[in-house]
Amino acid sequence: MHHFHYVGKELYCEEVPLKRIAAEVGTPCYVYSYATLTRHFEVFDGAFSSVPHLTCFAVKANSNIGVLNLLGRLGAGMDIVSGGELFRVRRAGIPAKRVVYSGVGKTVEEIDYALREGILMFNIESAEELELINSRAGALGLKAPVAIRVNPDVDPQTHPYISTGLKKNKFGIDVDLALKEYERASKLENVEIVGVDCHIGSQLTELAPFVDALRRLKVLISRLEERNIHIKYLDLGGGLGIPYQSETPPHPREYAEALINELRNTPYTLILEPGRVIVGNAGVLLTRVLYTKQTPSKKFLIVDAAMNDLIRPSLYGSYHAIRPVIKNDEAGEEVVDVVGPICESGDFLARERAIQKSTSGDLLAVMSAGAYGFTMASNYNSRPRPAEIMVKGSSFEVIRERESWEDLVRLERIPSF
Ligand SMILES: Cc1ncc(COP(=O)(O)O)c(C=O)c1O
Ligand SMILES: N[C@@H](CCCC[NH3+])C(=O)O
Repeated sequence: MHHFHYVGKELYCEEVPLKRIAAEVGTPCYVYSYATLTRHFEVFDGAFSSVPHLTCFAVKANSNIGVLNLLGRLGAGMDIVSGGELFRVRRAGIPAKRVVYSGVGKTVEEIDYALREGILMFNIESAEELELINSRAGALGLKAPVAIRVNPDVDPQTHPYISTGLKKNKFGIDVDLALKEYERASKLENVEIVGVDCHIGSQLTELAPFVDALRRLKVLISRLEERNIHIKYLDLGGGLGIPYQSETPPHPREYAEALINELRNTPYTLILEPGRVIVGNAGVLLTRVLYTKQTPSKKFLIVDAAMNDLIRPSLYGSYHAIRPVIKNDEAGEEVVDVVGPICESGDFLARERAIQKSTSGDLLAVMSAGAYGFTMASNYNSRPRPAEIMVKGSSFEVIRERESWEDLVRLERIPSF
């Protein structure tokens, strides 16, 4: 996080004062640090350097093609969940051979696109999907490289909305039923079994669930081997958490060590699908205070960013630190709700938060907003989505323009009747 730092009283991203970005680009906007993105990727990927592996960035966390292009140049593969994400990945210049494709609802159109592009592996999430991929590959005269996404039924001990590897979740195929599906797949003409996959949840702060899941996968893999089904790729998904407030997630090195320890003397190429840990703390949402409002019960800071720009606080009750862009030691702190202009009581970025006393016009940085920030943004209340900026050293560039009002209606038509 040290690429977002105070120089004197001013908050900078690398060598650029956030105030300058706000003045030139306006607010709200997302600001990403090139140096942090690079460091996070290199630390994570480097932690696995002792084993054959491919780090496939989870595109859903931040899908700006500028970000994808940077990670791709650092050697990243990509974990996608839609045709749209594949399109972005290809537009960012990343070879399809570095792409793994997860998701419970792949359509024919998406499957065909991924087959034609020649992705590395489909992570299959149901028996029907396996059938469909086999028949589409046959129709196109291709062979589909597949893994089955196994649901290992481990509790990731994270927010219930973002746990994915429990029996009750919609994801993957039950670990006990997976064997049968692999046997079925092994008899299909147009698929080639290349891997085993799982992903158990997001923002995990303990290693134990990862290790438990891996152990269950190992049992499955040895049963497969008994049946003469051999895999090349072992995809362990993403999910490593980051510090937003006081969390103490394992360091990527500890995470890698725990996994590699379990895999001693195995021949598999490890695939990892980290999202948040690469981009989360590489970005902030820059916003300006529009009004302050004292009510009989509390004080509100009404800012120009809202739940449509960053939905995590509203959706999960997530904590994002909020820092003043200009520190004022004399101002003191006060407890406020930081809210946006949207017509929902659930539209808040922070509640009952002690922050530096602010007045209208002040700039605030909502920290740790690089993951699941812009990608989950919407146009609710007909708010144009914010700009995205990448900073490198003393320069910065807009990597996504702010939407205009014209953009809001571009695809709409008034019907002839
Ligand atoms: C299949 C899959 N892979 C990878 C990820 C990335 O997760 P995270 O951002 O927590 O690393 C997700 C989202 O949780 C996912 O659903
Ligand atoms: N969007 C969620 C994480 C879900 C991950 C999707 N696989 C978040 O902001 O924390």
